[in-house]
Amino acid sequence: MCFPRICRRNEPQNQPKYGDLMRRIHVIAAVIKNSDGQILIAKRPDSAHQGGLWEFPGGKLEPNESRFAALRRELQEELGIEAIQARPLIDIRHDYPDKSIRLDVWLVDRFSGTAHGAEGQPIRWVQSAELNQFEFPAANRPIVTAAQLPERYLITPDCDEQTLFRGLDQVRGKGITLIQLRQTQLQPKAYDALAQRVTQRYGDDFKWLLKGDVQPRVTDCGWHLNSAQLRRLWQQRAGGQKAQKPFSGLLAASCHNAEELSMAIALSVDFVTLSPVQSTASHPDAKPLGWEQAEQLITEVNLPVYLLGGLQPSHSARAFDIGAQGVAGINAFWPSDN
Ligand SMILES: Nc1nc2c([nH]c(=O)n2[C@@H]2O[C@H](COP(=O)(O)OP(=O)(O)OP(=O)(O)O)[C@@H](O)[C@H]2O)c(=O)[nH]1
Ligand SMILES: [Mg+2]
Repeated sequence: MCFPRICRRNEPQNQPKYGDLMRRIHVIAAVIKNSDGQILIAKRPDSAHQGGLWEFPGGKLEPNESRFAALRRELQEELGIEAIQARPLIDIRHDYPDKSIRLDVWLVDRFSGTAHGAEGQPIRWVQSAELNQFEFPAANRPIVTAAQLPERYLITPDCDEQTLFRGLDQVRGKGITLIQLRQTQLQPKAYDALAQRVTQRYGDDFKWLLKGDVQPRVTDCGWHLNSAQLRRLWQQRAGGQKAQKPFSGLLAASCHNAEELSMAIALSVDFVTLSPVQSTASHPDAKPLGWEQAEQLITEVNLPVYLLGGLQPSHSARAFDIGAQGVAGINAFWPSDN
């Protein structure tokens, strides 16, 4: 049997972080993945809080209960399964008008038993892309995104096209599914033409995010904003405080501090990179955040966060422990012999 790592966050964890008047209720919830990659969702009873909506199974932590013990108990009670392997996926804080919750969501990828609605609730196994067709409580938007995103985000190094294709051929089918096409040496026209060729060749293998001053002209690609573009769009947004997403596809932003993270939230981006966590050869003058500050910043945002800067795949476990979606990088994932 595999036990999860102990998380570094200090217990007890029901302490409100934002000075709430209402006590923040600590809820453990599970994104359960089966061997076909499907995810389990359940319908909340009509009479419950947020009744009639779909949810990720789980419930409130009991006094003095560890997070993993609570996860196991809830999955046993609600679905009749035993969680065998789990790790933190995303940790969010949400204020409903009538209650404040901390939704501490874990990814369960090994379990025993056959899940059934042990409390009479309807359950369904769905593909991650289908999650958007179901209605969840308002707090769940970042959870759905986190469930759909992988734990690694590859950023391509500047290189010629032949080298790029050779590297992509090598990482294909090896756990990389999300890629930012970064080619800083190319002018916009040449970059767009390359993006067309790359997506034609690898469209089904990877989800692409493109860089640029304007939203991608290549269909089905996401848009990754650098911090200057993030600021510009934030300044241009109409309607003051109201969140307005400036692009309907997958939208990401590069953030380096609390201010940029708050702009990303205001623009309703889907995920962010936070950098540099450690010193990195690609940005030698940037002062690293360090792990503690990265953790503090992640705790304040309800978004999937990829940590970036001087990291390796082996940093994933530490990234999960501080609430990150995973690790992003150029050198971390690009084949070294390419
Ligand atoms: N389990 C779960 N709760 C969620 C989700 N999203 C969300 O806002 N919540 C809220 O988190 C709280 C969790 O409550 P729960 O009703 O599952 O708690 P529980 O299993 O311990 O049941 P209980 O109400 O009988 O004590 C509710 O206020 C619920 O509205 C979700 O995806 N899963
Ligand atoms: Mg429950």
